[in-house]
Amino acid sequence: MSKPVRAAVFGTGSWGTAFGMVLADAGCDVTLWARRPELADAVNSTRMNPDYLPGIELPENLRATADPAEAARDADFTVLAVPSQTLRGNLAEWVPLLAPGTVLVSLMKGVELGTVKRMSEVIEEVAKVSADRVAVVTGPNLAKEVAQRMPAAGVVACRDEAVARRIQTACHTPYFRPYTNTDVVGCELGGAVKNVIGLAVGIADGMGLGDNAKGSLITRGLAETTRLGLVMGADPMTFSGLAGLGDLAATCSSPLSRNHTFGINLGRGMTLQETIAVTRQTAEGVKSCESVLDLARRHGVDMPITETVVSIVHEGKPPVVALKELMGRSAKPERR
Ligand SMILES: NC(=O)C1=CN([C@@H]2O[C@H](COP(=O)(O)OP(=O)(O)OC[C@H]3O[C@@H](n4cnc5c(N)ncnc54)[C@H](O)[C@@H]3O)[C@@H](O)[C@H]2O)C=CC1
Ligand SMILES: O=C(CO)COP(=O)(O)O
Repeated sequence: MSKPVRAAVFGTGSWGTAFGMVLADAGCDVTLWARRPELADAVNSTRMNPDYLPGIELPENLRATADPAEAARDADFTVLAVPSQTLRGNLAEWVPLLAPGTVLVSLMKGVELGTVKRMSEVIEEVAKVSADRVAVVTGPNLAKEVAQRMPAAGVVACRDEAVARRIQTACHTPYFRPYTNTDVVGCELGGAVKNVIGLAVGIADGMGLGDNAKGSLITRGLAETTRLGLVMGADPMTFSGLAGLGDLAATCSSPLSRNHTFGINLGRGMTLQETIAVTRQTAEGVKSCESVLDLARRHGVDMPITETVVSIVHEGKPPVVALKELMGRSAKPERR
């Protein structure tokens, strides 16, 4: 019998843990790296992650450690699930520990502030590996639902389709159905920008603007994501797939989405500081709205919803004023 695939998952938060469960259920031998030793101990002794997925029993073939060298050892796949803005610093520490030939898999949905790099680009740069050894897992995958083994589809994107297929096999379970895609740019942009649109929809929901507003924001949000993707070389079809529309639909309709919930709180009148204080987990769109807007401006792309989110979240513009401005933009054809 061949030996089981070894996967290291760096980040024992909601999605790192839930995706670790998927890999374990698919037959991989999984080690989670946790920043805090007490969380690693709790995972190993209680078979639960009390901080992020309380009440959910973890598979036997998944364990945790706070020692990054132990997590990384002999890993066929090294999965990265930390906040996008800390990835560069974290990975720089882990690179010397990585197993030779390991494939690096990003679960993150963000764009780095300042450099405007996608997560796979940060990984290639810091780990000094080619794009053929870096993959992305994305799609409508709310961690709590996946951890409860509720059905979901996802996307494994890699420039090298054979590598994407290896990861697809490693995470295919009766409840998690991964598809492959070679459009890494489109898949990553879909994931990062949907968090920003999720904030916008949340703000609209918090203001009580109704379902027409929601449908309009989702659609026009996807239109601006596609515009950016096109100039960056993405396949426009990716945005009507799981990494685009699929993820946007899940995020914008779910109370489990941190970005959506963050927006709702802002729309109801909470200040940014109050909203941050009640959000215990990573809401990537809060930072990535600025890097996405930066990216759009560098490429000369108009992203009015993203711009509106930045003005509300970071410039203190009252949502009612921002709404009036967004609705008051000059009339345009739907497609140009
Ligand atoms: N939660 C979800 O439903 C999904 C999340 N994602 C993406 O996965 C990525 C990770 O998100 P979650 O696991 O949900 O976040 P989380 O907030 O639940 O967990 C983040 C993890 O990173 C660790 N961390 C925080 N700051 C750190 C630092 N400075 N250095 C090292 N580790 C640090 C935390 O201890 C925790 O283990 C994000 O980019 C998110 O957009 C993608 C799909 C689904
Ligand atoms: O990416 C997600 C679902 O696919 C999770 O969304 P949030 O980060 O908004 O919770």
